[in-house]
Amino acid sequence: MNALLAGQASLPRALRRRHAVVLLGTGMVGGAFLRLLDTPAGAALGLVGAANSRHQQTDPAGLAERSLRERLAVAGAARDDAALLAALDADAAVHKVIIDASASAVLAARHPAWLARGYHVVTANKALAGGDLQGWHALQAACAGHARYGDAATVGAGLPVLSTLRRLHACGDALLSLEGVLSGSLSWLFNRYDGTRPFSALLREARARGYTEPDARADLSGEDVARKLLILARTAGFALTRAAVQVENLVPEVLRALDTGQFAANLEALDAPLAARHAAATARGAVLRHLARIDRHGRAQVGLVEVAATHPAAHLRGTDNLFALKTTRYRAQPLVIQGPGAGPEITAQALLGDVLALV
Ligand SMILES: NC(=O)C1=CN([C@@H]2O[C@H](COP(=O)(O)OP(=O)(O)OC[C@H]3O[C@@H](n4cnc5c(N)ncnc54)[C@H](OP(=O)(O)O)[C@@H]3O)[C@@H](O)[C@H]2O)C=CC1
Ligand SMILES: N[C@@H](CC=O)C(=O)O
Repeated sequence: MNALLAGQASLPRALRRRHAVVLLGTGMVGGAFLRLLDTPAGAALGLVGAANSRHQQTDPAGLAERSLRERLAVAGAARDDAALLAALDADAAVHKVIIDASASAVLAARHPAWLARGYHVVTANKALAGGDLQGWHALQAACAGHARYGDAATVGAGLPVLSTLRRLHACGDALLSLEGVLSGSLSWLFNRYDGTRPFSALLREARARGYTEPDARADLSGEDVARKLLILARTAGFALTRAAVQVENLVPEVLRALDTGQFAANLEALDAPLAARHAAATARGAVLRHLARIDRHGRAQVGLVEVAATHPAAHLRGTDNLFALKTTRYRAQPLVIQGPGAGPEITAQALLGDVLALV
């Protein structure tokens, strides 16, 4: 192996493999990313390490196994970032990339240090950019160096919304308001929920499809949407904090303190309150949609809203997200971005796209 690596290092830059990759998280999104590596688009990437929360693998033969994800679930070396970074260091690829497909705030807090050491970071994990402002500023400082931060998967699961906001911001086109549906799982749930099937049954299906967060309370509490709204607002130049966002929590008190397993076993506690909200909306000729809003003063809200059948959010399908941006130059008519906003495959594709965009 060392001879092989040394051989590659001695090749001219143009002939060297371009991307060496470490994957953190082999769940719904990480698993889909591993499958993408077996496609022609993923073939340019060399996986040199992979980890879940307990185990990791850096041995090339093990990494090549199709059952890598299943094997890591039961076996592997103990988790140790240093060994994963060493595997990246040992590779002669042009770009050394850490992909964070976890929801771990502990891992997210390490992104600035990894960037400062020259590793590119590509992430589906919103915990840093959507966390406290101090973390956001640390990230911006680390991004001023050579290493790049790929965050397309963090909002809209890869829809071109952050890239659009960045272009507008760079052109001096200020955000006046943003309104939309920022959660793929809540979009799917409320697009489907017509009172005939219990909400809890739909929620179980949404988790099985890979739309929800690892703990679906992160979606239902509005916190995952709040993180996305913070990322959008900060990208548009607002120094917004979580405390400034009004967030409606749809998780009944009785479910809030349970551990993840107990929560999953007691989802039926969601049914009666949401059935009542649905019946009240229907009686008024409206539908329920989960909306997020921010105005030019940075006033921000997230929650479940009754909208008329004519509202654009009433026409969404599947996991559609909707972003209606009003800016100084898109003022009369908003700039609208719409499309599927959750799911392992599209999210993994957003990660791959960010890796391949490294030049
Ligand atoms: N699902 C979607 O549609 C989208 C998801 N995302 C984001 O993608 C991320 C992953 O979501 P999803 O795949 O659904 O979640 P899963 O729960 O299915 O997977 C999370 C993975 O992260 C691993 N993990 C946790 N902590 C660590 C750690 N310290 N080191 C290495 N791995 C760790 C878990 O390990 P273990 O298996 O041991 O628990 C698991 O393999 C989340 O941040 C989510 O917000 C973003 C856009 C869309
Ligand atoms: N749980 C999230 C997944 C993507 O970030 C959502 O429902 O939108």
